[in-house]
Amino acid sequence: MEKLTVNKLTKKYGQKVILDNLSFQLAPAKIYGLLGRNGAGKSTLLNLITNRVLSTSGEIKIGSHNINDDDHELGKMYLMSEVDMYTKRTTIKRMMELADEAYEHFDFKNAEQMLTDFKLDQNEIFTNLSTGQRTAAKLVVALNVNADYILLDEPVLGLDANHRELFYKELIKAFQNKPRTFVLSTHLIEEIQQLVEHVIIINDHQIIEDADVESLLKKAYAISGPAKDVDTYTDGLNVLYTETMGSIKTTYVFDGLDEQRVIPDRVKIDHYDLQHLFIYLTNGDEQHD
Ligand SMILES: Nc1ncnc2c1ncn2[C@@H]1O[C@H](COP(=O)(O)OP(=O)(O)OP(=O)(O)O)[C@@H](O)[C@H]1O
Repeated sequence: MEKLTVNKLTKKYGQKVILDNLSFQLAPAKIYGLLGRNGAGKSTLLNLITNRVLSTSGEIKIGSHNINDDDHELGKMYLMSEVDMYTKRTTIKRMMELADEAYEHFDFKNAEQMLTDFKLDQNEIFTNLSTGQRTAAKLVVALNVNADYILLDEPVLGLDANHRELFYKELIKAFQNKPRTFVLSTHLIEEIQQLVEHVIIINDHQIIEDADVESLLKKAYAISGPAKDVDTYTDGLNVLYTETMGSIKTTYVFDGLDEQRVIPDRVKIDHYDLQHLFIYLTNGDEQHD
């Protein structure tokens, strides 16, 4: 497997800039989270990577090969998207056969087990399924298709809590059995925090974070205590958000804390999670006191 490189990628619809000069890489055998608020351009990006939508400028390569109209390179990627492209006669069985015809070596055995677990019958017609069942059927295809890069756009859309758990377990199993790169574009950040190794966050048409989750969370500190002490301690640090309850202030910092910084007695330091980091990074001025 080779790296996928996105270089200076821009997408405009008419005069409207959707994605502005994005550059990043996807490494082999890694699970990524692609995060962004509604309308940030996540689906557009996944469609661009898989050549379903044409870019305005920039390039996408796997190794040294440009993916543009190169069926061999495009065959290394699979996109499970929100858009359903199946006809009114397509059964789940046929969906799996189509994936096998396009990518070869589809894992029918594991797919059948997953169908049983999701309580789906492979003779059912895809368009007759409920929203959650459609997602489950698409996941059965996506997790058993033979591709190096598996891009999952809204992979838990409509899934109930039990089936989301099942999907997360199946994803880990699929990854362990055959390490490949998965990209999950989802709003359920809390649920994927443990699952994804690296996140790419899009905001205001650009990438604002492209980093391992561990390294991001290392800088996510909630510092609370008497307002004056908290302000003294956090002076000069990158503050994302503050809240005050009575005399207690909590300041959410996204920064390294150097050891020279003396912690006042009544100040408490905790970490906060990826979902909150995402909210504070992408909220603009909406939540600031
Ligand atoms: N074919 C199109 N023509 C014009 N604008 C489009 C088209 N497709 C998408 N857009 C616009 O591009 C922007 C990004 O849409 P996109 O679906 O990529 O966002 P998203 O991050 O996936 O959002 P969500 O989380 O709500 O699914 C939106 O403003 C959308 O209106």
